[in-house]
Amino acid sequence: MGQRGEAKVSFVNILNYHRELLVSRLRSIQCILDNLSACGFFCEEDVEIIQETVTRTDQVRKILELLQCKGEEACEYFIYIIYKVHDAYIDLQPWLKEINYIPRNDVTLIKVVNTDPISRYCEKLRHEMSRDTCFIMSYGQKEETRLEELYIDTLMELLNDSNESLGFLDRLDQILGDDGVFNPHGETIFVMGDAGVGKSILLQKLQNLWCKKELQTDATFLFKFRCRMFSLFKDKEQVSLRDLLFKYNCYPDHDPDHEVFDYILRFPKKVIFTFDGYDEVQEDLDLMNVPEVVSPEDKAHPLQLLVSLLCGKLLKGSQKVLTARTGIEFQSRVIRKKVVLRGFSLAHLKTYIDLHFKDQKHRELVSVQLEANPHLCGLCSTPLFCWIVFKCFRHLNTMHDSFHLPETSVTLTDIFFLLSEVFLSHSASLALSLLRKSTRCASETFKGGFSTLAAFAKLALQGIEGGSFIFSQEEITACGLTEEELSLGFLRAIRNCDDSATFEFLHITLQSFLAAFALVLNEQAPASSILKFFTQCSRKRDSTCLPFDFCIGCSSKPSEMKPFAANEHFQFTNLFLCGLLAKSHMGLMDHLVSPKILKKKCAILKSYLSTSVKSHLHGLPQYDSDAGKTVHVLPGLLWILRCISETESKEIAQITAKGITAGIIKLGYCNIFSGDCTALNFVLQHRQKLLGLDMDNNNISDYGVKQLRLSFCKMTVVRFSVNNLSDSSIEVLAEELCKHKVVEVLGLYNNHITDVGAKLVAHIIEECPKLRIVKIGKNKITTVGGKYLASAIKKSTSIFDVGMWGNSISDEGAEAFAEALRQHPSLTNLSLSANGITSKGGKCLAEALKENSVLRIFWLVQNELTDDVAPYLAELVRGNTGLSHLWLISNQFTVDGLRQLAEAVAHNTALKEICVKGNQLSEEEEKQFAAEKRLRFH
Ligand SMILES: Nc1ncnc2c1ncn2[C@@H]1O[C@H](COP(=O)(O)OP(=O)(O)OP(=O)(O)O)[C@@H](O)[C@H]1O
Repeated sequence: MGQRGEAKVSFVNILNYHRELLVSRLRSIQCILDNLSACGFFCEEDVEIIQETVTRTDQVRKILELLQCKGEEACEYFIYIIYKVHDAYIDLQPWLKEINYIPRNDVTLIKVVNTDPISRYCEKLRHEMSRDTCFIMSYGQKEETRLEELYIDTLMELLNDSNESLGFLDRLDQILGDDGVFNPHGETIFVMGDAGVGKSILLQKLQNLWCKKELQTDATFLFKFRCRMFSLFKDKEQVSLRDLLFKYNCYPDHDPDHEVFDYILRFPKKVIFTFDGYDEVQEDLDLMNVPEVVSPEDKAHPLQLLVSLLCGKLLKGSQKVLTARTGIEFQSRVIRKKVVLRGFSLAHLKTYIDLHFKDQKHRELVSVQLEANPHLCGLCSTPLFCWIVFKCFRHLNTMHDSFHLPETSVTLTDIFFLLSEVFLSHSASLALSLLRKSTRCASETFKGGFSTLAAFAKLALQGIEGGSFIFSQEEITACGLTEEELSLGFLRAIRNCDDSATFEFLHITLQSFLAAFALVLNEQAPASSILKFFTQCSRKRDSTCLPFDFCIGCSSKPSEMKPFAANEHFQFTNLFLCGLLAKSHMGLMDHLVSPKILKKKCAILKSYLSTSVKSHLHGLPQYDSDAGKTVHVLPGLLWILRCISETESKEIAQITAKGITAGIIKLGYCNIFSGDCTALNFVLQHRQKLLGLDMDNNNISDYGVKQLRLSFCKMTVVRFSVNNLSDSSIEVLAEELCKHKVVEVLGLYNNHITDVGAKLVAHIIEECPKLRIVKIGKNKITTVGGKYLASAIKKSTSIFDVGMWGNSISDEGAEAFAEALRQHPSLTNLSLSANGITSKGGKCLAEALKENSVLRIFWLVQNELTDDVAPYLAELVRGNTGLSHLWLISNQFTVDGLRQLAEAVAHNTALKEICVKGNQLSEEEEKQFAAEKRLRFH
């Protein structure tokens, strides 16, 4: 057909032949009529005749009849309209394929205008969303930044069902793709991350890409929602799905037959939903037992609609991207894949500096200052904090020639102090005095802006207490805030669908900071009321950790409140309270609060924290592990550690360090980021005894390791597996561990260590006489690194367990390990699995092992061993008395090779099993071997 067709095709005949199909599938009749009449194929009368016909099918019949009378050209143009307005005639696209339609040149010269409601709605949605998503929020409402000027992809890690890493995404649009899908039946892509790590911005970018048609998807519609709006409805309020979609996005124009909604119902796969901030839903949806809505026509409470959409009961097949703070659980059976945002890497930080500072002088200054301060770098790995620091730097550097980023231990409170200082200095009265570049005096700024600060603090506290994060103009005025103060930057306006003005704090962490400020500033309430949110947190967490109710002056009636599903805003308020009452801020706070009251509040806080930490440590679960008595730290304690560090109180740090009675603390899967390592280091520095630290599966990154530098002198166990570490971390470890030589266990599995890092680990093995266990699997170590490690292991007389799984040391590396194994005195467990070892390397290993009676467990899983190596392994098996387990799963042995091994096993009673599953055997052959009970297949 079409221009390449040989014989002349009759379009009249085609329409005639496929008449019934067209009658049943053609919709969007108006668009057909508009185009046929615009091009003169139909006259006004034709259109009237068709419009007078009542049913859609009759209308189509009429159109086809008329077209056939008008002849070939009209029929061809009709098909061309269906071809051009693809979305509106989606049902007929397979038919076009079936008839092999390719438009001829002549017809393509005739214009087709898309007047279809679906396409028009799609355009409208794209247009409105593009307007809403092209700027990043900024302080000072006049100062906005374009998303594309400042957005960079951050670290996006894929997790499996059990929260184990599946690697990182390279680009944002992969988020909708198949990478990392562990549940193909689930439809919700769950994006997690800490406060300020960039979840909302990620969705904003996704929406913006969709608007610009730059997202790899064929979705016709994208609807965006903020989860917290679902909680704003009254209990009895009910809406329809149609209203929910259109009211909170935009309504279709000229759609008398509701074709848009009809299309959404018929093609849910063409719809993407983004739901931001599931943690902000003020109800526990799992517990709420929300009745599911199954019919799209039913009205229901918006929360019911939300749950039904997420679970696929409504619009099954639509794609959903849901974000939430880390730690928030969501029904795993509906999750398709999980992505956790890990913030900025060092490379991201460099790019972000370049984007942020146009001026080369500033770029260099910031880079140098950050490099000198790993803790600040750690905080800046959270994009929100990074943005605040950079904004403040730019502002204060312009105002005051000599402004530098804080040099020593900068805390989160310091960052929010800076931000508040910048906001307050925007105030007209203050700005006047600061117009001339002058020496910076933060206390003057705070004193000058005291009433403004107090009013914002009051508003923030009211919000935190009442579980409300959106403020009306009336509430703002009631706190004494003026129009001018509103534009300082603390608050930003939210566009409501009814165009009423409401506001929210720039970020909820800022609200927490200001709420903490209010607690400190309030001289009327009993001093003990500063602890009210600590009590909230412990109530939520665990009733056994509640020995402190007695000291709370005024109860905030938690049962009447509806806290967010997460209570992080309370935790942040507590954290900032500790920061504001820290010694380093006393000088400033003394200008704002009566020193007597301040002193009293400090004493109450310290007393609370020391009692709290004791009680927490006392209640922690302890168990005996291979490495000694281990205590498993709970997330609640992590927040206390953060608070202690923020108070900078050595006294409480000492109490904490002393209170850890176990030899090892386990902080696995606690979502620890680099900034937390400062808190840990602060406490651990006060510990006298040795201690093991198991922090596997967190996100401490290189900055975190640098922060822990002073604590390595007492660390017997260093477990930092799955923590995004590069060689620069290993440099710090090598320096410190080799200096103090107390380390016994080194876990570095699944990081980004290359041969450079492997050489440093080899150095640690050589230098640390107590080192027994080294796990360095799943890194980027090649033959070169493998040789360094093997040579170090050869010299060590303490090493006992080495895990090298998932590197690529290949045969040459295996040969080096063979040399190390020959007569090794201590190594009992070695994994060289998944290292690209062929039979050549296998032979060397088998030969060397003949001279070793110490190695008990040997892993050679997922290599490329063939039957060639079988005789050597068989000989080894016959003669070796030490080996108890040999793992040969997923190699390339056939029946012949395995038979030799099976016969050898029969001669060795010490060898408990050889596991050979996943080699080249048929099921039948596997069964036969298994029956003989010589080899294991599971
Ligand atoms: N990928 C990014 N590129 C550039 N800037 C970013 C990025 N991600 C976050 N930011 C900066 O950090 C700020 C906070 O990010 P965002 O609001 O998306 O965090 P969040 O994870 O949604 O936080 P919360 O859980 O508290 O809502 C943004 O306004 C922006 O200034």
